[in-house]
Amino acid sequence: MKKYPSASAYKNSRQSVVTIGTFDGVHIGHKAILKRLVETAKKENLDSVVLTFFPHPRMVLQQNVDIKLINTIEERTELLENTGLDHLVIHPFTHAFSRLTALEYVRDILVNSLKAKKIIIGYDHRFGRNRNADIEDLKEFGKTYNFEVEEISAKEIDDVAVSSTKIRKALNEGDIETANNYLGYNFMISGEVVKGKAIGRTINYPTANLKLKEKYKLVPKNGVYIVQSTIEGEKIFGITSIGTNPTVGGTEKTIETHFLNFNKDLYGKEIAIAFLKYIRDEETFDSVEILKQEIEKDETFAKQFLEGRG
Ligand SMILES: Cc1cc2nc3c(=O)[nH]c(=O)nc-3n(C[C@H](O)[C@H](O)[C@H](O)COP(=O)(O)O)c2cc1C
Ligand SMILES: Nc1ncnc2c1ncn2[C@@H]1O[C@H](COP(=O)(O)OP(=O)(O)O)[C@@H](O)[C@H]1O
Repeated sequence: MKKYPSASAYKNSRQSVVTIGTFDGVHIGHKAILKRLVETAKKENLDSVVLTFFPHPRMVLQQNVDIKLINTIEERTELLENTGLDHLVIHPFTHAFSRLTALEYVRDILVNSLKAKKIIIGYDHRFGRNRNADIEDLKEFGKTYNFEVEEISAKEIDDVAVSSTKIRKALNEGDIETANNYLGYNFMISGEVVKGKAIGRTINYPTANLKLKEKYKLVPKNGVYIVQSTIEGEKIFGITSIGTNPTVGGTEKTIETHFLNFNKDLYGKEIAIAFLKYIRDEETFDSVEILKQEIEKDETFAKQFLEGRG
């Protein structure tokens, strides 16, 4: 697993305003907080710092937990860096780190390493060993260590009505439109194109089979979707099937995309597909011939949808 430098490696010359969180998805609710962070930093002549953790705390603390995340750490990094912040600190979440007391964490990480002058944080944020300190404790520490705490209230969070949990639920139900609206961008997955059973080309629907890099990446519910990709700088569209391919006796889950009006070798290439729309559930058809007819219908549907978008 990729290693990131710890917070102590960051030596800010200036004092900072810090916000802390997992930020899975970097959705429109997160963006509102990040905008506030960046604006506060400018106004108060501070550096803006986001402190996030990797791996996800639940992956470390609960063994064998089957957690799926909206973003890989690479995606999360890119999304966060695009918000205009000064420093992104991806602190390694280890057992040792989880055992720091609230005082040690505040003193060593927030104050000494990140030079926090202000901390912008949700009303329900908890921290320190066993998560036993809360925002009131943080305000008390602020008196000792001379930083201010700016609380994001329950009402402010409720008004946005977006959460990573809601987005994961929408993706698990195939509700791409809701997920994309909450994210503020199109949900995507990426990976290397690998060999499949080579049946696709025999029915005139070759499909690029994606191998995910991270087992923690959330994959939308099994079914057929309209997707968009960029290959060698060119924007192309496709129809993606997620599932076990029961019609051809498959048992393993695959993610395969037939790109429209495209005919190139993709084996070994890294590609990303962004999900635009759900078409239908995966089905077991009586023959490969019927499967082919159904895929033709999916293709027609996708083309009409894409034309309709202009
Ligand atoms: C748009 C699309 C829809 C598909 N829908 C189904 C389906 O409903 N049921 C199914 O068993 N397989 C479905 N497939 C998967 C095909 O079974 C699979 O692409 C074919 O077996 C080729 O596999 P290969 O890449 O291993 O050669 C679909 C594939 C595409 C591209
Ligand atoms: N329009 C296209 N969409 C997807 N893959 C294509 C397309 N045209 C050519 N290919 C190539 O064909 C391969 C898929 O062919 P297929 O017969 O389904 O084999 P496999 O079972 O190995 O995926 C892709 O990995 C890619 O290299």
